[in-house]
Amino acid sequence: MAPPIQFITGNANKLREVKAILEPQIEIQSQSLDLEEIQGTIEEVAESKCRRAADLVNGPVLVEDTALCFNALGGLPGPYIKWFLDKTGHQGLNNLLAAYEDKSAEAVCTFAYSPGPGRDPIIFQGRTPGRIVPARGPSKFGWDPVFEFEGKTYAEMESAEKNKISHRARALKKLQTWFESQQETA
Ligand SMILES: O=c1[nH]c(=O)c2ncn([C@@H]3O[C@H](COP(=O)(O)OP(=O)(O)OP(=O)(O)O)[C@@H](O)[C@H]3O)c2[nH]1
Ligand SMILES: [Mg+2]
Repeated sequence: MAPPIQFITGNANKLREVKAILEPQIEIQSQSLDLEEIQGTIEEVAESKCRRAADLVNGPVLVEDTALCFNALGGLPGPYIKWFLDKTGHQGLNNLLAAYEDKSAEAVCTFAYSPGPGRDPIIFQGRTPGRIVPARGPSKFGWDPVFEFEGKTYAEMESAEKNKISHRARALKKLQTWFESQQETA
């Protein structure tokens, strides 16, 4: 049996999805720490969060950072989506693309795992392509109502359906494969 993983997040929706996808194979324990999020690429943000978390926890940690990248805007808002969503809402995200024909976007989930303080984080990334649309479906989680994948917004999907194709599920598949290979060599 694999040892439990400490997942550091302040976001209950993320935690629920991570548990739904990984358990029972991998047990998830969680802590909420307010980790500074630097400016930089998606990978740099996740890596720096992970190093800080490993120092604070003084042990192995998993962190995650989510980005929503609009292709017409060269990948922005990217890792800054949280602040764009907070300040402009679902309609505002649509308005950002009003001047462009291209409404395509990519949801990007980046997990970073560190075995402990001072150890280099390992990155696992999953990407799901989609489109930004006027909000449809229940507003339970962030920008789920405005991100459409193959005709349905994330918010219109049952959680099991989203958890099969989401950016988070794709990243966790890579993480799971890596953890399994570590167990075999241990
Ligand atoms: O509709 C959504 N479907 C998703 O699947 C999803 N995953 C993340 N988010 C939102 O995108 C921003 C990422 O920012 P973020 O990665 O820094 O997260 P966070 O600050 O909430 O938590 P954490 O950093 O403590 O883990 C935050 O606004 C999250 O609510 C999502 N919204
Ligand atoms: Mg955050």
